[in-house]
Order: sequence, then C-alpha cells, then structure tokens
Amino acid sequence: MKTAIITGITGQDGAYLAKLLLEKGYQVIGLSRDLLNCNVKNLEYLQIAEKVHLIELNLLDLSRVSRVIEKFEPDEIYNLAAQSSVGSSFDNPIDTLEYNTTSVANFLESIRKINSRIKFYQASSSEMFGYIKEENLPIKESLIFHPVSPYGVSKASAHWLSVNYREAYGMFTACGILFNHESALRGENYVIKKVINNAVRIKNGLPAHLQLGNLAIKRDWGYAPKYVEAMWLMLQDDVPGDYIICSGEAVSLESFIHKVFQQLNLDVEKYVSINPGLLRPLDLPVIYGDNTKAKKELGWEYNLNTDALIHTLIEDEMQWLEWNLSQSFASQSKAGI
Ligand SMILES: C[C@H]1O[C@H](OP(=O)(O)OP(=O)(O)OC[C@H]2O[C@@H](n3cnc4c(=O)[nH]c(N)nc43)[C@H](O)[C@@H]2O)[C@@H](O)[C@@H](O)C1=O
Repeated sequence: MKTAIITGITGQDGAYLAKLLLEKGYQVIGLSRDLLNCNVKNLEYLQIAEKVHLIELNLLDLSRVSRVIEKFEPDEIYNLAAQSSVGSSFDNPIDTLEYNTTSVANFLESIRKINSRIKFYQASSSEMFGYIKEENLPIKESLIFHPVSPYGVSKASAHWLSVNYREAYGMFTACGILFNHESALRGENYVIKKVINNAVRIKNGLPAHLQLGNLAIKRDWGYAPKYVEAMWLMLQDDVPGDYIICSGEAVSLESFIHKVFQQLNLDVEKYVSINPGLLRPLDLPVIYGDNTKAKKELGWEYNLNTDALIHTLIEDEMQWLEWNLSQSFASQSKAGI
C-alpha cells in the first residue's frame, strides 16, 4: 500500500485529492496547522473524515517536518498548503512570502536528507506569470514569470526552489501550474464560489446580495475535482516536470456571472453591485493557458466548457447547501432545539 502525505488537506484541493488517493488504495496522512480549530467540513462532506490520518504540524518547523517524514515514510508528498489568497497577500506580504516559501524549503531539505526517492508535488500557480503580453497567450510552461502580487512572487520562489532541487540533486519534484479551479468546496472568499453560492441562495428564496470588484478581468476557470487528477498523474510519471493545468478557455467575470444567472433564470441587475473596496492594487486583466503538454504527456483529460462548468458548479452547490442544512438540522435536533 502506498502512503501519501497531503498538506492543506482540509482545503478544496486537499479534500478532493485525499478522496482520489483513498479510492486508489493509498494510506493518506493529512497535515494541518491547527487540529483543534481546523475545519474538517470538506472531509466530512466527501465522507472521508474518518479515513484520513490527521496530524498537527507547523510547516515552518524544519525538525518537525523531518520527523513526520521519518515516521510515516511516504512514497509521495503533495504540498498544497499555502496562504492562497492573492487579495490577502497585499495586506500580509511578509507572512505570505515566509509561509509559502519556507514550508517548501523545509520539505525539500527533509526529503533530500531522509530519502531523496520520495516524490514531491508542489502546487504552483498561474499567478506566477503575472503580466502577459497578448502575443504570449495562451500561456505555455516555458513563459518567463512576471508576478504582480506578493502571492505570485511567493509561488514563483517556491516553484524555482522545487525545480532547483530537481536539477541539483536529481529529486523527483513535479510542479502543477494550476489556473483558477472551482467547486462547492472552495472558500467563500473566492469569487466564483461567492457568485454561485449567492445565486443558488437567491434561487432558493434565501436572502442574498452580491457585491463584487473588477468584473472586466478574464480568467481560465476549471473544475477542481478534475484538476487534482492531474496532480496524481504527475507523480506517477517516470520523469518529473512542470505542467500547466487549465481549461484553455478565457471568459470575463461579467460574462461568467451573466451565464450563471441565466442558467438559474434570475435577473442579474437586481442582485449584483460593485464595491470599489474589493478592487485590488494590481490585478491581471486576462490570463488563459495551453494544457497540451499535460494532455499529451500525462494523458490528463479535460473537456468541460464554460457552460458545462457552470452547470456542474450549480448542481454541486445545490447539493452542498442541502447537506449543510441537513447538518444544522441534525445538530439542532441533537441539542433538542
Ligand atoms: C490561480 C489562483 O486562483 C485563485 O486566486 P484569484 O485569481 O485571486 O481568485 P479569486 O477568485 O479571489 O479572484 C479572481 C478574480 O476575480 C476578481 N474579483 C472581482 N470581484 C471579486 C470579489 O468580490 N472577490 C474576489 N475574491 N475576487 C473578485 C479578482 O480581482 C480576481 O481578478 C487562488 O486559488 C490562488 O491561490 C491561485 O493560485
């Protein structure tokens, strides 16, 4: 039986990846910064909370990172933990840089010293590319980075550290350069979850109003459960590499929102307004990628267009809301309310 360590297991990608690896027969060790206060709702929703082994670990503590690797002797490590909000990175640049880079250095150093055959996956991000000239779209793996946020800078640094250990020590480090990917398990601070969640609430007669920032931006949005399959595929290959994982399609936030409200037969003008406080100091106007390398070399499959993605996200959100209602109903009955 293979053993995998997943950092950031309680987040969207961590939970979906844990489910995938359990289905493939792995023993899954999940790392969390704060077990007492961590939210295991995503794991409970996917019915895997009892099946993963959760460990509390501060990834900034090199000796403890090493100890966990020595104890569990993993075949694969998926490093998904990060301060992952681009917007918050402008408010907390130092914490973002420290956490997103030191944690990666701690893993790479530990692997190098303990067992350099352990395969390491690093969650890189399309935000590393930053400003892009029109002629460089769609983005390929070879494009030079020019990040435009402290988050993008931190991810670029962690990416190059991973590549450096691959080249300097022959270690198996693979970097998945993921573009925006969404699901019902996404945090509510991300824009697509915010839009879909509010639209579905409105459809169900619940109070909601949607305040948003820059609607003109164009992004390459995809479906998270399909993107975690690519992470696993990267570590099954014989040769490590860097892969862009994206849909290949760019759509503006404004058009995405219109499509969501259209699919739900709702009047967008009635519920959506702009809040200038949600604009970022710098924002990428447009970004979309080319997933040819991942499809060709890893055999990764992805064929959801924007309409199909929206349809799936709406269906998933309805189930998620229903599950949440049943959970609060169950806890109220337990408390005798
Ligand atoms: C690839 C990358 O993907 C994610 O980062 P993100 O792109 O910042 O995601 P988001 O959903 O916060 O913003 C998308 C766009 O939408 C604009 N936008 C407008 N109005 C609101 C709004 O109201 N809220 C938010 N959050 N964004 C808004 C916002 O200005 C931005 O242009 C993370 O997974 C990150 O870890 C990662 O690696």
